Amino acid sequence: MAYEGLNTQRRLKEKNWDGGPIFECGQACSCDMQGCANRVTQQPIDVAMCIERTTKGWSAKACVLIQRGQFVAQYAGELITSAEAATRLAEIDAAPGPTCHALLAVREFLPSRQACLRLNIDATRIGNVARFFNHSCDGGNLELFVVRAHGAFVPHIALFARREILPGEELTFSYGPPSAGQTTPDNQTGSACTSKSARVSKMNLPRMHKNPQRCLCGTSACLGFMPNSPV
Ligand SMILES: C[S@@+](CC[C@H](N)C(=O)[O-])C[C@H]1O[C@@H](n2cnc3c(N)ncnc32)[C@H](O)[C@@H]1O
Repeated sequence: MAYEGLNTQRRLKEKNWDGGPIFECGQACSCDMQGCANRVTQQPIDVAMCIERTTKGWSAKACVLIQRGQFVAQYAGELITSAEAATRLAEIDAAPGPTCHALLAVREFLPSRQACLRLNIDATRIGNVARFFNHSCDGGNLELFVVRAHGAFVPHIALFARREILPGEELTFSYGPPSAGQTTPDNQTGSACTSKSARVSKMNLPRMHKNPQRCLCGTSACLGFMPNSPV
């Protein structure tokens, strides 16, 4: 019998997302990848996108209409420890000139505000099209979810459309609040972390990053600096 997961696309269509994780079928289920409707984020990317040069470096744009609630892409990259993330950011800080990296730190908090998970995914050298999704202070048009596939030891990160996205629109999401910086455990997962009520926070620049980076999202909500830059 397939694992009973949540219907993510319906949740998003109903604007009923709460930062909680998505549960999908996985290797511990008897269903198969092609036939199971509860493996949305494990399917290949099915949205045509193009990559263009902008003031923010490279940016990804939709080439087709994307429906609200539609799965767009996993955030693929190297899964690294927080210590390795700190080392890599220190190297970026030390490098001369403008810096650009794609290290995403995602944290999950229980309703008690206790942190239960931290994932560091570095797409700077190895990744997929999601590494071209830039930050937008207004929340962007994509929403990030932690996905737990039944039987998988490590969750993965998936991005869905928060609203209908027109062809030509840049694909963006919020990298996190500008000053988030709580200390969280490194890959410390426990049974409580699988709670459906856990909440996600994310940031592209973990707190050890020293150089403030100007935000060029250009929205009316722009805060001037990228999330977690120590301004
Ligand atoms: C995940 S990558 C996105 C793709 C990136 N633009 C590139 O050329 O590879 C994150 C990096 O893009 C840049 N970036 C993303 N959003 C930005 C924004 N709103 N303003 C300025 N730079 C941004 C920053 O250099 C950040 O470290």
